[in-house]
Amino acid sequence: MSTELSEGQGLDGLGEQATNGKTRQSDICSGTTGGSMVSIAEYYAGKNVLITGATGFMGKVLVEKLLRSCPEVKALYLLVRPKAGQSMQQRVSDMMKCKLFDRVREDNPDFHQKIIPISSELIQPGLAISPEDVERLTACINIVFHCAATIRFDEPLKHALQLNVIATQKLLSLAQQMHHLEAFIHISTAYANCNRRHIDEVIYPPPVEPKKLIESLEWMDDGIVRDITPRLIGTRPNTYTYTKALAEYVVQQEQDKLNIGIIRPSIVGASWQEPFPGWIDNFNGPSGVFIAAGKGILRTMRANNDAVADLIPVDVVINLTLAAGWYTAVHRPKNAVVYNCTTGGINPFHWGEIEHHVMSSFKRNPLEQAFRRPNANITSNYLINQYWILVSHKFPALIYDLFLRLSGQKPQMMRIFNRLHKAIGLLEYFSSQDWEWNSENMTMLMNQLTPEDRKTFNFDVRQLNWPEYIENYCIGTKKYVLNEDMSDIPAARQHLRKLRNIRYTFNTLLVVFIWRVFIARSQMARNIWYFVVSLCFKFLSYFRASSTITN
Ligand SMILES: CCCCCCCC/C=C\CCCCCCCC(=O)SCCNC(=O)CCNC(=O)[C@H](O)C(C)(C)COP(=O)(O)OP(=O)(O)OC[C@H]1O[C@@H](n2cnc3c(N)ncnc32)[C@H](O)[C@@H]1OP(=O)(O)O
Ligand SMILES: NC(=O)C1=CN([C@@H]2O[C@H](COP(=O)(O)OP(=O)(O)OC[C@H]3O[C@@H](n4cnc5c(N)ncnc54)[C@H](OP(=O)(O)O)[C@@H]3O)[C@@H](O)[C@H]2O)C=CC1
Repeated sequence: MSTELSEGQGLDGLGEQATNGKTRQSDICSGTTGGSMVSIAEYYAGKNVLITGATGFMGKVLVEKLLRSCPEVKALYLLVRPKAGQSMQQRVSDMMKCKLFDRVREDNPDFHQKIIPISSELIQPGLAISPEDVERLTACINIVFHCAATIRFDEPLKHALQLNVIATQKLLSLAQQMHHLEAFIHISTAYANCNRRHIDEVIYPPPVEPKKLIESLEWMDDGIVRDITPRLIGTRPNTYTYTKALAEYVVQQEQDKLNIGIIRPSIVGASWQEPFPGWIDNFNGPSGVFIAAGKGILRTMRANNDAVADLIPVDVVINLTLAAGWYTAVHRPKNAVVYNCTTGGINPFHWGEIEHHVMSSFKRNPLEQAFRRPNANITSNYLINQYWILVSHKFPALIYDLFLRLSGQKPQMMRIFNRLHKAIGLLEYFSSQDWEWNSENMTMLMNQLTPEDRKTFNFDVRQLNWPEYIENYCIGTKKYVLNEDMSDIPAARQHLRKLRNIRYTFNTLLVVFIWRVFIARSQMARNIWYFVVSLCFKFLSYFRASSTITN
């Protein structure tokens, strides 16, 4: 690892030579405030950056922001694998055509020249990087952002371990061969330690020594691994959080040799401000839930109304990540610095409020061809949730599938609901409880920035207006995930009115049916019915009379 500081950094007292060859700043938080420092964009000028996971949700936003706000960056080397019959060049060139890059394209139509795709499959030996590419990377890379991971909650342990832990280890080894490396930034998750209620910005002891686990799983067949997975992950809900915790430990092991920053975002949502509000391109986490609710498919879900919904906009995470890269390279802290990148402790918002704003937003800006009118309710009560699943999910699905069958089409609604139930079942753990994250390092980092950097790389979530953010998030799912046109909103509203009329007609028919079958046939049922109706009538007359008196 290099002991060089790049030209023009002008950092008095930095670059103190450590015994292990890594250059360090002795006190991480004593810091001159940003004023005397090189700015973030100045730091990235002339730098070669390596990014893994650049084709993913966060990776793309990172690439875009670096190109737009640090236009003097020398080159971005992206480790990409071929996928779904597309070569890695094709994938990267498709990615750059994406709407997300519109602003960069406007500023610099030749931005693609700065992007250098490197073929790499992270679960292969040596990351499947060719020897020529290894040579090239080790010679020029100054900073690494490691975003790649499997974020699936149902990933078999072996695969999650291979990608989230072993590939991280391999990347760290590669990083150690880099002659000019100044910082290694690892993207973790705030839920890596979700088995704890209060989470500090420290790396907790791993649930198991990763090396031992890797050795043991090597000889086990998939069936055995599947059987012992629940025992291994213990109180964590899935292999994702478990392997991300192991990865943090693996990264920490190299803190004597590399300058390390670990970013722990909570639930990453659509963009807040940049490059434009509401950018989102996937169904992960809450996005899929919002869409399913907006389409009127999801009507009930288990979540705690009063629990903090720790959503964090993707642009906030990326701004913090870039600032942390700058800080790590410039200050060279002794130990890996962990940044809990969360909103709950600073500007809390709750699942109940999210539900309210999501529903009202989709009523104002409805999605096309909704199955039913959007009306989802969250409850923490298991039985109530099961009741509504039966009444509001399974029963309508059954009727709709019957209708499809009768009209000669393939039934599909029950299948959709089964998948939805599987997906929300995996999310409920996160929406039913509260965590407390200490985010002092986020505040510390903010205090290190110049006033201009604080604006350009804004991660001050105190300014986040939740109702406005949720509105843009919902519109973002409509525009960018579902590719629906905003000009179709009047037609979507018309469709909702049609659904409302269908519902009224259905309810009326149901009442008539119940009347015919149960009430009209029995004298006792008829008597009860008349009694209930006259009672209602009396109440009504009483209220009308009393309101006339008070007026
Ligand atoms: C009114 C609203 C009220 C709100 C209420 C509360 C909401 C609470 C919500 C959430 C909170 C918690 C979140 C915690 C986060 C932790 C943070 C992190 O650190 S990491 C990030 C998290 N990671 C994930 O979110 C991965 C989760 N996803 C998976 O594990 C899989 O996708 C899974 C098991 C859910 C489904 O797996 P398969 O194999 O059945 O399906 P597949 O291949 O993934 O997708 C098939 C198709 O379905 C779409 N899809 C996937 N998920 C969907 C969804 N939830 N809804 C609708 N479609 C979805 C996909 O885009 C795909 O579409 P095509 O075939 O490519 O066109
Ligand atoms: N989204 C969220 O809510 C949160 C995410 N995080 C963390 O942020 C990081 C990025 O997440 P996000 O962008 O949402 O995830 P995505 O699933 O969108 O992206 C994952 C990236 O990893 C790449 N990747 C996966 N497997 C391989 C492989 N075998 N070889 C090469 N590349 C591979 C994917 O490439 P490909 O396109 O080829 O599949 C993709 O670029 C992850 O580390 C995640 O743990 C943390 C907290 C919350």
